[in-house]
Amino acid sequence: MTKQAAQQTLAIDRVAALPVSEVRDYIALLKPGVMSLVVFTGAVGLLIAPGYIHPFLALVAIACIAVASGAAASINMWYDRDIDIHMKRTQNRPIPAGRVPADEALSLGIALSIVSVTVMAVAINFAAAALLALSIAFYVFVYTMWLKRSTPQNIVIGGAAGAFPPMIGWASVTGGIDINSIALFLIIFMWTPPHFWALALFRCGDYAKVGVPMMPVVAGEAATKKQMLIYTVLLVPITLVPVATGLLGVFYGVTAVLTGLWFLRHAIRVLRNAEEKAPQKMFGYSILYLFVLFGAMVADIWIKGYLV
Ligand code: HEM
Ligand SMILES: CC(C)=CCC/C(C)=C/CC/C(C)=C/COP(=O)(O)OP(=O)(O)O
Repeated sequence: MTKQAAQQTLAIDRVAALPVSEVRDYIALLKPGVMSLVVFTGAVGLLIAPGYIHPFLALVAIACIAVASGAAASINMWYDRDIDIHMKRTQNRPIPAGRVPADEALSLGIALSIVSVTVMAVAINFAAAALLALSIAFYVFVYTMWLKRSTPQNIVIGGAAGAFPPMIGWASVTGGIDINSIALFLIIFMWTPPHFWALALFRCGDYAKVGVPMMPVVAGEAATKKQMLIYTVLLVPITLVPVATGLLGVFYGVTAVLTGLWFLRHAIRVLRNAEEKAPQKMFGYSILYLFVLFGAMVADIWIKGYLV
């Protein structure tokens, strides 16, 4: 960090103590948009896992995933306040905009982390609590504090944090891990690079400005687009693993192939520079894709249950 940037960071810490923070600022710290998909994939892991969990405990487990995701996001916002203030997309966040004091975001993140992991351990089981703690630690320490500012592979490795929620939901029911929950993990793991690099392609300038070595900044646009295509090609067969294991059936299989081919089409259009807004469109589709894919998993199980 330059001396000027460091002074600006100190200034945020001081100025932030002045204005009255509103509830919506604290909600923004939890990155509710990202949380919605994290909760959705976690809930799907819980719903399709074999076994029984009392509906109240299911809600408790899902709430713990939501709170942990928000906790990790709040600590991420605290740590990244020095760079967020310089990026257009992030400069209006509660800390850089001076609406929430930085140390409050840190305290909130730590408190929510402890609460979510403890409740998961006491009310659900040890495996789910351990995976929850691991995903918080991965996002905060491995991704945010270590890899994000040091390697263009940051989101490939660090992205594992966001891939844990369905495994956590699954473990809440079964108390363990198996090939199907690993498949759910791998789906999100392979999805993350095309999801994020699509955004990084049109936000490249922002990251370059603050010295974050995102792939398009370091390797260039063409190399990033090739890698996005590779991950998308790998993703489609992985989405079919739950069909191969017999967990899911035809409805999910057909949905996975069709939505996967459409994702591939986006990746090819991005690679070929088919239109200026191709990366924006691929980023938007990536989110819809994951919602539909995981939604189809639950629908498949319901359809099977109805037919039997
Ligand atoms: C290291 C991995 C990831 C990175 C670096 C990343 C990065 C981002 C960024 C920068 C945005 C734009 C947010 C904004 O406009 O301020 C975004 C949006 C989004 N991401 Fe990701 N993401 C990752 C993984 C995930 C995962 C695992 C999920 C959920 C399963 C997810 C769900 C979403 C959703 C739903 C949005 C749109 C909502 C929003 O903009 O707030 N992301 N992501
Ligand atoms: C259960 C649990 C703890 C889940 C949380 C894991 C999770 C949602 C990880 C996703 C990672 C993510 C949204 C990174 C955003 O990148 P960034 O922080 O670099 O983005 P920014 O530039 O917008 O700050």
